[in-house]
Amino acid sequence: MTTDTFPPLRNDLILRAARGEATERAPVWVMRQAGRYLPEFREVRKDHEFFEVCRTPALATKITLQPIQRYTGLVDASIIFSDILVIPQAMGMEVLMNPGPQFPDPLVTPADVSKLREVVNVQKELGYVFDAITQTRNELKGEVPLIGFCGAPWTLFAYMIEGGGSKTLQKAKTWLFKYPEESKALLLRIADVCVDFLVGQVKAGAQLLQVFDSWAGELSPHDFSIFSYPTLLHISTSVRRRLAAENLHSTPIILFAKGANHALGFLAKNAGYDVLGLDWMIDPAEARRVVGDSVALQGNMDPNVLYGGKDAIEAAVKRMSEGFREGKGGWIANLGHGITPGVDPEDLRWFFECIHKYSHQS
Ligand SMILES: Cc1c2[nH]c(c1CCC(=O)O)Cc1[nH]c(c(CCC(=O)O)c1C)Cc1[nH]c(c(CCC(=O)O)c1C)Cc1[nH]c(c(C)c1CCC(=O)O)C2
Repeated sequence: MTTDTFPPLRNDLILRAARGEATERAPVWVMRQAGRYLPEFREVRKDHEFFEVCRTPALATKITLQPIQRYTGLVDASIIFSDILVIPQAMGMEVLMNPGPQFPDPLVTPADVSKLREVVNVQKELGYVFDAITQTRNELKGEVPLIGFCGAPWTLFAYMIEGGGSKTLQKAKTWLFKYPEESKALLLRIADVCVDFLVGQVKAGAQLLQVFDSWAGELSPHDFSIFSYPTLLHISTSVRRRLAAENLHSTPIILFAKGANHALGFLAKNAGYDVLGLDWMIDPAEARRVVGDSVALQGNMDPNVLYGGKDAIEAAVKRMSEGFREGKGGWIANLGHGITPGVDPEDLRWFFECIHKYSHQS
């Protein structure tokens, strides 16, 4: 084990829950917790483009810390401010954000893969994320752990081919079904970059990792097992092997495969992740029954409950807490997807307070 030089950690609740311990209360954070619902975030964004913020460690650090400062003592993890689309950029693609992601030159046919960098030097291309992580770890002063992340290969592949968001993923699916071998090869190429990127984030100071497969639910169970699952397994095994080989702490890894609840039992047994993130389409107690006590669970309140007012939030948190506490195993409280821009920050505060109140282990 390496001993690092960062300030000592004062709140390890999320690390214990991720390792499967039933904690005295559930640790809580929310996806996109540093985002547009915060006036202090919008203030920084007035003067800086989205990817400029990602590429400037001082700005990324400042924004990562915003929810930690606003909700001191209520939130149990920070997540580095960045985006899943920095990997396509590192592979040589141009990505704009206006206001959603847009690729001026997406991959149209497999011949376009030759436009990607053959060898991706992650340190060179994404060293700014590593610098932001190191700076954030220092400025957190051990208050809460710092989460690093990447997009899953299938979700990134879909963006690289669609050229942005899409309702049907028709272009990405054309690739899967017309060029399955070329698709698998590209998916594995992306996965290798993910591995380097995640290992680099741990070296830089990330204490937990999350892989976002936001579009997993667009695939049938069969296609998920053919096109996404092998890359997710490749990432978990390779990251763990590399961390062990380099004598680094074995960091818990969270997989958020949105919409792939059909695969929960299989993923719990086989995918090699410590925590499975859940969207809100599955009942907490049912999810716990399906996975047994082999993994911790994270989630899963519908983010739109935050628009329902304090009573609705309290009732949903109480119900969710009872569900997750039915079985054994760790639980990290979160939303079932990212918080959206219209939420009143005081309603998020209330969500955190309700988690503190209702998630106690009896
Ligand atoms: C699919 C995806 C993306 N990015 C991400 C995903 C996976 C999670 C998910 O499914 O939501 C992940 C992401 N994006 C961002 C983070 C930072 C950490 C966090 O607070 O969670 C993380 C973890 C910042 C961001 N990434 C983005 C913003 C808002 C952009 C802005 O400031 O104008 C933030 C705070 C932009 C972004 N980035 C992306 C989209 C589709 C958009 C635009 C639409 C939207 O805002 O939801 C791609």
